[in-house]
Amino acid sequence: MRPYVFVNCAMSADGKISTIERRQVKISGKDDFDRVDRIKAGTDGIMVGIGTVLADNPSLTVKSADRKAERSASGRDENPVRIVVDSMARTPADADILVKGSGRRIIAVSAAAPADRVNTLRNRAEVIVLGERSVDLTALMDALGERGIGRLMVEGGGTLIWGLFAAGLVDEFRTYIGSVVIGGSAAPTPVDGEGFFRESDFPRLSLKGIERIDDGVLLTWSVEK
Ligand SMILES: NC(=O)c1ccc[n+]([C@@H]2O[C@H](COP(=O)([O-])OP(=O)(O)OC[C@H]3O[C@@H](n4cnc5c(N)ncnc54)[C@H](O)[C@@H]3O)[C@@H](O)[C@H]2O)c1
Ligand SMILES: Nc1nc(=O)c(N)c(NC[C@H](O)[C@H](O)[C@H](O)COP(=O)(O)O)[nH]1
Repeated sequence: MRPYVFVNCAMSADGKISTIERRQVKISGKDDFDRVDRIKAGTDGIMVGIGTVLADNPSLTVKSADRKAERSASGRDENPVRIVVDSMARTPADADILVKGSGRRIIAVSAAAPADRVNTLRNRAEVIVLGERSVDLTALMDALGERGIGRLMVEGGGTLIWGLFAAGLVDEFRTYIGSVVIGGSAAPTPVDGEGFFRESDFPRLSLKGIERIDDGVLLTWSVEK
């Protein structure tokens, strides 16, 4: 069975998730980062695209000692399984996601990924090859389900989130809107990629929650199937 997939991302008041140079910016405040840590601690897996690894070098670890202890006490790893979608196996061998914290890592690559880079990554993570030139996200979800991942959090970026929406794989979409303006017509947004052309293809959402956090607002949408 495929995991329940929820996307969580933070955008500026003008709908950007980073600067035009793809430089990471703090959009969330302290309470929102704590919320992110709480939901991360409650998931089986957490996924990002290679663009996010190269831009932000996230570790995707659970930060709170209490939450890590709680996970360990229930027989789980301190961190959810960390997953990178990386068609050409560009994840650096010293990326924080590979070297920081304990727990499993999965790197999903395509058949076009150079063998030497794939072999290097195999020393640090489970590498799954799916798709010809880009990763087949539907097959990846099936593979994650087979590995026992029931709840999957996706942190971005916009290209990966687009791919997931385009494949009809998103169940829930959570956007935190922070009190900052970033601007730039080419700055990344929560959903980038090619975009949908026909209105009939737009994923339809249903608003499930509105919450004020820090000086911004969290919107929780479910995706109608
Ligand atoms: N504010 C936030 O919440 C937040 C969260 C994460 C990332 N970001 C920002 O997002 C930016 C990075 O986003 P991005 O769009 O460049 O990269 P991304 O993280 O979305 O990764 C995209 C990559 O995923 C891989 N991929 C493989 N198969 C795919 C498929 N079928 N569909 C889609 N992608 C596939 C490709 O190699 C592609 O280049 C950075 O600037 C980062 O700071 C912001
Ligand atoms: N929720 C959220 N608010 C933000 O303001 C912001 N810039 C991100 N960005 C996501 C980023 O790509 C990383 O996922 C996190 O920063 C976690 O990374 P760490 O585990 O702390 O290394 N996410």
